[in-house]
Amino acid sequence: MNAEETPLLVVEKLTKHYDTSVLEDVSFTIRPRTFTAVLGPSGAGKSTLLRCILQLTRPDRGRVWFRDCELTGCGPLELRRQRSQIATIAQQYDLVRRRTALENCLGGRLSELPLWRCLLGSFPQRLQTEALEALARVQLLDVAFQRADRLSGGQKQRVAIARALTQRAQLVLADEPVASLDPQTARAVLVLLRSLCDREGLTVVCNLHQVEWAQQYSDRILGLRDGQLVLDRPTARVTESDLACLYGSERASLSWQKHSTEKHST
Ligand SMILES: Nc1ncnc2c1ncn2[C@@H]1O[C@H](COP(=O)(O)OP(=O)(O)OP(=O)(O)O)[C@@H](O)[C@H]1O
Repeated sequence: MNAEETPLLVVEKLTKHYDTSVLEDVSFTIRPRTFTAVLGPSGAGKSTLLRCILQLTRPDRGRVWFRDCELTGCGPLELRRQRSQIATIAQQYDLVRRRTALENCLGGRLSELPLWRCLLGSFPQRLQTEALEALARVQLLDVAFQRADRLSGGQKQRVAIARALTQRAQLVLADEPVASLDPQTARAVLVLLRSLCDREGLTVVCNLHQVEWAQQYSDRILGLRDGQLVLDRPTARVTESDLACLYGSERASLSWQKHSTEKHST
């Protein structure tokens, strides 16, 4: 088995209950350099899944491995070290609003700096250069010194992607990263994530509500319904009846049909 075939992430029988069952025996593996879309109706457990992978929410049962480390068995220090290789992108722009785009990117490397540098916001020149390069890669060099709260939604999400690059993350967990964006900007963000996956070897797991975009940009689709994994298939092999089963209606499949010839278009 070569390195490409070794899973980057393994999720085994992940289970989480609140008042009711939110995740039930969810198992899958994620290979490097792939873009996986997680689909499912509202409340299906998609966000909980990402939080359980990161151990921000502790699952009741099941195990998660990132590379060769079992995250579910990690203490706080090791978990922090492993999380430094995993970037997150949230729907509601999880940037520090009063910090510049550049400082937000540098935030992705705080874990490797001594406390005094973190407190003073004093970053070594080499890190600043890396962060500026990351901003250039997402075409945001011109706003590097602008505060995050003065950026548009699309720019904020591209800063979050630049932060992932600065962080040198291997895995990006994105929770509906385009839900707050207009369709054109949303596409631009997904195109960017897709291209980073293809060109820079990032691995992306992305919760989405738009099935047609999942088809266009992902290699593989996981479908959650009522906390259960009811679909796990290469995107090209997902059928209308899979989607009707996932959503319990024909609505998603109509949209799927309409976009079936546009895969990966920019
Ligand atoms: N901290 C919590 N305490 C209690 N219930 C919770 C908690 N977090 C999530 N839930 C419940 O778990 C279920 C799944 O929520 P989750 O946010 O994971 O779904 P989702 O698929 O991401 O939904 P959406 O697409 O609307 O964002 C929901 O019924 C939600 O109310």
